[in-house]
Amino acid sequence: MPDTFRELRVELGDRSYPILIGKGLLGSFDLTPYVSGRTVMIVTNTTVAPLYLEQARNSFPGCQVDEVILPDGEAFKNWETLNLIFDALLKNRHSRKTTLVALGGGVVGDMAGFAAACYQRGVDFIQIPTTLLSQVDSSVGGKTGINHPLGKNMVGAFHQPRSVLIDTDTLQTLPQREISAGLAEVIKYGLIREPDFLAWLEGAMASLTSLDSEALTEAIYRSCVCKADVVAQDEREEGLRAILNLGHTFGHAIETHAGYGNWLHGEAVGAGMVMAADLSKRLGFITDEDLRRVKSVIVSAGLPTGVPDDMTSDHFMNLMAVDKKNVNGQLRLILLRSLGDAEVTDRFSPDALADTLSAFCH
Ligand SMILES: NC(=O)c1ccc[n+]([C@@H]2O[C@H](COP(=O)([O-])OP(=O)(O)OC[C@H]3O[C@@H](n4cnc5c(N)ncnc54)[C@H](O)[C@@H]3O)[C@@H](O)[C@H]2O)c1
Ligand SMILES: O=C(O)C(=O)C[C@@H](O)[C@H](O)[C@H](O)COP(=O)(O)O
Ligand SMILES: [Zn+2]
Repeated sequence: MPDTFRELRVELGDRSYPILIGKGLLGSFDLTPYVSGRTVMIVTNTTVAPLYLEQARNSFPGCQVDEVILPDGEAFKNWETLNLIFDALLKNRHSRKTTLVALGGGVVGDMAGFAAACYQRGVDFIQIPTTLLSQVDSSVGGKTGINHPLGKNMVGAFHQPRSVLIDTDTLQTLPQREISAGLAEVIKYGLIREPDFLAWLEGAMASLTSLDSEALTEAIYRSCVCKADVVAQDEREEGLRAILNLGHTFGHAIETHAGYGNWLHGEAVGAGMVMAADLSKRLGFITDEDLRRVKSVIVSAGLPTGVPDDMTSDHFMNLMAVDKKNVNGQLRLILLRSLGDAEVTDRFSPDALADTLSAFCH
């Protein structure tokens, strides 16, 4: 067992769980204390399996370890792929005491978690996130699910993992574009709640994009602390948790419009956060200088600040009409009150929103 790793907890009463962060944990950290029976089903994909599956198996000594290897990509986050997990569980006669293990990025994590929430009405699962985005965000908090062609993450469940194991070494094989995508969610924490972290990120961005291990570990740790605290206060998004959706109302519209291809989730969220900041400025919440800072940190992370060429204001309005935060048909958005302070609100003028959309759409 490696002796240097950082640990924090998501405090949810009897469903509390640890997040373990460090180098070289995969395969050497014994995860059997988080396995209720003796069977494990590792859910991974065609890209991650050749890189990390054998190592992951070593984290479950003494267990029967089966695997299911899914096709790779956001476009496969759907019913058909989810069914492959149930097929594998039944073919291998996994019972209610089995533990699913998500080994991969957020797509694998969301699907494995949803399968765990549903299989035989609910079994345990463990998150082993291998992308920056999944290490700082999707592996923590228990949102699981799949996409629908008409809306992102529209079918799912809240189901918390038993533990989260983050091996920061896995980031060394991640393409640069995926590092940038992960940084969008990291920046999000700075913008919604952590002004000091935002300032730190502005200074550390070059180290982060060049995969400096110390800087990445710090960013992952601080992101997980922020997410764990928000989730502990509002597990089911009845209030506060919605701030984790900064940029997502616009971003999800972009992803759905793009057919869950071309645009990565983090890229869409990056552009969406600039749009949310633009609207916040039009409403007089933040200053021109604040908006400049938001754009600048997004650009420095290698993320887009514009929207797809073929997207119109009507596309946005139609896609945002099914957003899960809406109440009685009223759009609710996460806006910035200042850099480091966000709120969910339906109190914005439709004209200001229309102005933001026209400023971004062609
Ligand atoms: N549940 C939540 O709270 C939550 C939060 C944020 C995002 N999400 C969801 O997460 C998804 C995005 O996750 P993502 O950005 O991890 O994308 P992803 O899961 O598609 O992974 C990105 C790519 O990296 C590959 N990959 C994974 N690990 C690798 C490694 N170590 N080395 C090389 N390649 C590797 C994957 O196979 C994939 O091709 C979206 O579906 C989004 O909706 C969920
Ligand atoms: O954990 C949350 O809560 C989030 O909103 C985190 C987001 O980064 C993530 O993309 C999440 O999947 C969005 O959830 P949704 O409910 O808006 O689909
Ligand atoms: Zn997100």
